[in-house]
This record gives sequence, C-alpha cells and structure tokens, in this order.
Amino acid sequence: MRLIIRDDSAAVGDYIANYICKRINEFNPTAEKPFVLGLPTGSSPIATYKALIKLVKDDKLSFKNVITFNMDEYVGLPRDHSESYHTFMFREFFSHIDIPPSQVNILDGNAKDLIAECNSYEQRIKSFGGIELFLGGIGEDGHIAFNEPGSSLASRTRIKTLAYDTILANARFFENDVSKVPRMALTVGVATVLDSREVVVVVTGQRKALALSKAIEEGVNHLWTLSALQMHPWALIVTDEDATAELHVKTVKYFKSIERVQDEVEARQAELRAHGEATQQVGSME
Ligand SMILES: N[C@@H]1[C@@H](O)[C@H](O)[C@@H](COP(=O)(O)O)O[C@@H]1O
Repeated sequence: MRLIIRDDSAAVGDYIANYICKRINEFNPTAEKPFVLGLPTGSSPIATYKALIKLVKDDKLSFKNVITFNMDEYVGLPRDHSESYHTFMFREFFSHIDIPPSQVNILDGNAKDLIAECNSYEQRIKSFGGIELFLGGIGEDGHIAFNEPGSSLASRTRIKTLAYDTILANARFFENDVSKVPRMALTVGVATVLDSREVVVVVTGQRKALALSKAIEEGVNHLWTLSALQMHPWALIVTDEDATAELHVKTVKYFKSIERVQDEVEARQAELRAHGEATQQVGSME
C-alpha cells in the first residue's frame, strides 16, 4: 500500500485527478476496450471531480470510452431527490464531462427486486472484464462504500442497513434532520472493491483521522473495513495533513520517505530515457 500526503483537500483532489488522468491515457481506451472506473460520492471526492472536469475542459482527458460504476445508493430515495447519489453524480461530475450517460452505472435503490438489482450489478461489472481502478472514500467509522463496521470482508454487492453513526454523519445532507436520512443502502461489497485491479482512496479532514490510523496501522479487521485494503496488491490512499492527526510520526515519516525515494527513482529513469539508455519500467506496487 502507498500513502500520499498532501497539504489540503484541494491538493489531494489535484493529485488523484492527475493520477486517474495518467492511468486512463496510458490505458488508451477504445469503444471495444473501455476503461472501467469505480466512483464514490461524499464531500471528499468533490475536489477530485472538480480537477477531473478541468482536465476534460483543457482537452487533456476524455471519458468517451470510460464506463463508470458507482459504489452505492440509498434505498427508497427518489432518483431525482437532491441527495440521491444519482443526482449527486450528475450535479458534481457527469454533467460537466463528455461521458455518454449510457456508460454510467449506478445502483437503483428503487428497484422492485433489490437483491436482483445487486446481483445484476455484479454481473454487469464482470461483463466489462472487471473494474480497472476503483476510487473510494471512507466514512468516519472507516467504512468503504457503505460497508459498515462488521461487514464481511468477502461481501459482494448487497442491501446494507446503515450504522447509526453514519445516519448521524449524513444528516447534514438532509437539513440536519436524522429522521430524513434513509436507513438502508445498496452497496458494492468489500470483495467487489478488492477485485478491482487498482484501488485509490481519498481520505481528508480530521474527522477521518482515527479511521485512517485503524486501517493502516492495525491489522485487517471487519470493524474498519478500509483495512481490507492491506490485502490488495495495488492500493493507494491519498490524504491531507488533517487526516494524519492520529498516525504515529514514524508512519508519516515512512510513507513520506517512500514517496521521496520513488520520485528520485522516476527522475533518474527520466534522465536515462532522455539519454536514450534502456530502462526498466518503474512504479511501486506494494
Ligand atoms: N456511502 C458514502 C461513502 O461512500 C463515503 O465515502 C462517505 C464519506 O463521505 P464524506 O466524504 O462526505 O465524508 O459517505 C457515505 O457514507
């Protein structure tokens, strides 16, 4: 796992957007071989979405051959409700980029048969050859998507009852009225996220500091489902300084030093390439 620390959430958003841009452009997607991208909602990824929109507007990135799968959606909230994840995604991202709406996949929390909806979502992901890169966010209790504490680390897309802490945290989007927050959601499972070839998680703000330390400094544990990322061969967490508040100083120093050494290796490789010398591909997958 790699941990990248930036000063604030805007810098985190820029870093992740440039990272995703590089991945999509290197993949060189076509209609026959689209790039499959998993996406989250929440306030944390908004800076990333803003930076991605700018890259599209500057002609540095296109979503024409990208297929997206969102992580989760509330159950029973009308699709056009201002706080549904459908509305959120189009308001904050999809309406501002060149993705054909037919390539957007979001769970239908109003489906007549919710179990069938979850199963067909997993099938749809498989039909595209799996997810290339899953971008995720976390809740204060360390949940990824809506995989609340106690979720099976082998879980797949399913119906999930929300933890009371999450309902309280999300009340800010429902006029601070806890009774208006849906009690259930459809969510991809922890195993669905782990199946993707690469996982990138945005963790910003002091509210997430405890979850971050539990997830990366302690063992894999279903009470902090983000910790399952320790089992993934290609995981990256991008965080701001505020969210590192509960980490040991030595943890922060360690990950900063890894980034510094990686930068040095890449600079050296670029220098060698400039001189026409054969080089090996660099890039750390820990
Ligand atoms: N289901 C979503 C999560 O996928 C998201 O990561 C979390 C964090 O939201 P925020 O970024 O607003 O703190 O909110 C909800 O619980």
